Amino acid sequence: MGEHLLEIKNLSTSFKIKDKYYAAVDDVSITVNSNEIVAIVGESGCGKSALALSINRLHNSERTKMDGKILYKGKDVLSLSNAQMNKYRGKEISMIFQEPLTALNPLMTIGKQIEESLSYHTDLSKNQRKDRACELLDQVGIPKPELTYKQFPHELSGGMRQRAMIAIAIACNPSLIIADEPTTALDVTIQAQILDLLKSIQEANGMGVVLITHDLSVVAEVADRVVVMYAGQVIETGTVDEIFNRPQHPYTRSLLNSVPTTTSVQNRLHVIEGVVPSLVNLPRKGCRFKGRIPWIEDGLHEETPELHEVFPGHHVRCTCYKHFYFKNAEGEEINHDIAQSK
Ligand SMILES: Nc1ncnc2c1ncn2[C@@H]1O[C@H](COP(=O)(O)OP(=O)(O)OP(=O)(O)O)[C@@H](O)[C@H]1O
Repeated sequence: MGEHLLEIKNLSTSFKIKDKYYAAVDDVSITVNSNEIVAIVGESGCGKSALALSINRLHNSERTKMDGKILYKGKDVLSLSNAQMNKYRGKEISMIFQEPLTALNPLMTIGKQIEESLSYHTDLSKNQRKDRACELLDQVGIPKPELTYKQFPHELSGGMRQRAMIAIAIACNPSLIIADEPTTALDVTIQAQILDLLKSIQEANGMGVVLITHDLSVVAEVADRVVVMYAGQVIETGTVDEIFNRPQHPYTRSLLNSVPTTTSVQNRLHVIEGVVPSLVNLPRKGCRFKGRIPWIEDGLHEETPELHEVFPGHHVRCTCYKHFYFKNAEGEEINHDIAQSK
């Protein structure tokens, strides 16, 4: 198999809290190919953003330690100097953030913000940069590119701002886009439009996309592969079809059962009790999900949970998945799986 566009190998990203380092991303290995959307999913606090920011080395280096490898086109971005890294950001690897109003500069017009990246990474003349900026605004579906070119972020609607941010992200034809909750701040119809736009640009340019989201409907709509994270670790990974039709890990099954469907709304949604532990309190030994499924006996978890290939290309951490069942409020076993009850 050829080289991956992005290959993250045993990455740990640790933050300094009161003079000690705690891993928010713990020994994570994933790959992303060109022309592929890989979704990273999980509840709030499971390490998705910490992972996304690691790829572009956007963490505060004085309070963050990164171990492992982040190979982009075969080159380890962790070994690059800051100057070399600046050449990568925007040119090779771009980011799209959740809230464009905070990610965009409020004092600069949209046109100037697109041109900033073009003047840093290309030799285009002033006029060429303006033409390219308007062309990009047109490409992302902004109806009057020349007008928006001169507007400030606050003059645009949320959806238009997100389109402008996508225009900035793709200005220099990057091979990899990291989109961190790109539609979370938008209302549902606009969300769908932005996802369609992202998917069509990804297909047209053959880019790889890392899509960070907690929203499984977003994943089902656009992703090719899914990486489920829990408490800093990858706990399940596979194609979208595999994860949605044959979820194995109790956490993935619980996440899928938390999504409203016509049948689940009638039968009450399944709720995962508890929360992702805080970074300082994260159990570092054994199955990290154990505390949230206390009805599964201790002995059924692995002491050092590994990722097991359960179907070709479909991996699950810890053997507890073989023994897991849902239970109702009375403690009785129930078959609650949406996937299984289809
Ligand atoms: N700079 C930081 N310093 C210390 N702890 C941090 C830092 N950034 C994140 N954390 C902690 O690391 C853990 C993972 O956070 P992260 O933001 O990656 O989660 P997430 O899955 O992206 O959640 P969300 O969907 O809410 O953004 C959390 O416990 C968080 O509090």
